[in-house]
Amino acid sequence: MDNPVTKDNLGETIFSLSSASGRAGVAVFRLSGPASAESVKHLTGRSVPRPRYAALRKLNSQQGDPIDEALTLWFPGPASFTGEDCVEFHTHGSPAVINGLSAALLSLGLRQAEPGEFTRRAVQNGKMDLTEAEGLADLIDAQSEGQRVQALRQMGGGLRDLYEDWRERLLDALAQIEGEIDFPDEGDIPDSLSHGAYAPLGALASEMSTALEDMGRGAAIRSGLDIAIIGAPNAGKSTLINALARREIAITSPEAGTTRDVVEVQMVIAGLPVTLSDTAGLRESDNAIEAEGVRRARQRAEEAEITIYVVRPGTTEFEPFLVESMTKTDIIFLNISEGYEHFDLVNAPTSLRGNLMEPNGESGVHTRLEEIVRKHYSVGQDSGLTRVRHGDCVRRAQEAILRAQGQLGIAPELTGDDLRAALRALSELAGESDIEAVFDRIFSRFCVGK
Ligand SMILES: Nc1nc2c(ncn2[C@@H]2O[C@H](COP(=O)(O)OP(=O)(O)OP(=O)(O)O)[C@@H](O)[C@H]2O)c(=O)[nH]1
Ligand SMILES: [K+]
Ligand SMILES: [Mg+2]
Repeated sequence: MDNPVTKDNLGETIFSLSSASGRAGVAVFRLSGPASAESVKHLTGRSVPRPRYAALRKLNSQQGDPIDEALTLWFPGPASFTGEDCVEFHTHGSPAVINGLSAALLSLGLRQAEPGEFTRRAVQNGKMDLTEAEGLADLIDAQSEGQRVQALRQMGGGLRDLYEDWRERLLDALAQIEGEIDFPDEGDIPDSLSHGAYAPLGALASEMSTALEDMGRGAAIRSGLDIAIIGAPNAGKSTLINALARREIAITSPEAGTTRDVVEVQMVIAGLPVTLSDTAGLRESDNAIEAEGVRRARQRAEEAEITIYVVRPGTTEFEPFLVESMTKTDIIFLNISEGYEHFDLVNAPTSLRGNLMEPNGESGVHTRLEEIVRKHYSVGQDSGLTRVRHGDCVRRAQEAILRAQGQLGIAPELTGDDLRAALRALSELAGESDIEAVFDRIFSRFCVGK
């Protein structure tokens, strides 16, 4: 970013086209900053309308050339989205009007907003915390129902409620421990004070563990699930992906080793976007290209949230190691051809059966995928942590709490320092510590105008 907003240039008045660019019925411009009301006066020749009421006003350039007629809204700070004085102009959505108004605002000395700058100001002015701003960014990016619901919850303060509760309890523990520091000579009272903090700190640390363990769910909902199809050559992996996607995205043939590159398709399963990947058949190969394909196949399976192991009795040897590395969200699909109706896997978890040569032979796999997504990746069960950043902060808070717990009654000063470190980590989660680098990274991914 050329011109990142810092506390020093918060005073600048910014503007942006907040609706999508291009020809449209209506275009929405937003202004934020101290010169907002002044800009209305310049453009309309009149003072601002009544706060939060729409008024139809003619807009003219400084040279007096008409630009458009626009619904004009005035949101005086601090009761506005950014906390500053804000204005909205709803103009006609033609490129000529958009360019004309942009030029007029620039000539008044306003600056084009950076991506996410309105929201950044809202956070810096205490209108929302950073996790709520992230929820808002996720909502703008949401493509599926699951993502929308999760984003709305985070935007509504779901994660804030969680860490505020943690913070209160940390402050209670800190108060107990500081009692010990303040009254070191009063017999065994201080001792009982700090020991009283032992169990609450343990409970906090374990809640944080649970939230961290659950984080994969929230992150998967946010970014979509990866599902990998793997198995021996000719097991029917490509046939399966084509059936699930209902189109011919991968080449199938009787030749073992047909698929080499990873072939991906995007789908929505039970309301969640997923990326389904077909991979090379697993076998030892002297061919360098095929061997690379096999390496990529294994890597995909390792990274995937769900792995589907396709086994076709009668074709190639079944790799028992696959089953050993199975997780509870993996699926074994037995692709049963004629003559193998009674085949079953020994020492393997229950598997699904089907015949991919028959119509809807893949339907069992589809149903099972829906069940897994609903059971393990539905919104509402997740901890509220959806980003690596959240995990980092909570992990640091938890480590500091465990250190503090270990020193209770031994070194009260150190305990206090660790609890304060835990509080700082939670403040960072909230975005209160205002670390420019973190802000730059998060807000640069916003769209312009938000
Ligand atoms: N008889 C029979 N043929 C099948 C079945 N499933 C797939 N085939 C056929 O077996 C061949 C191999 O299927 P593919 O889907 O290419 O197998 P693959 O696992 O992708 O194979 P590679 O990419 O080579 O690892 C194709 O000719 C399919 O039409 C089945 O259930 N029964
Ligand atoms: K094949
Ligand atoms: Mg294949």
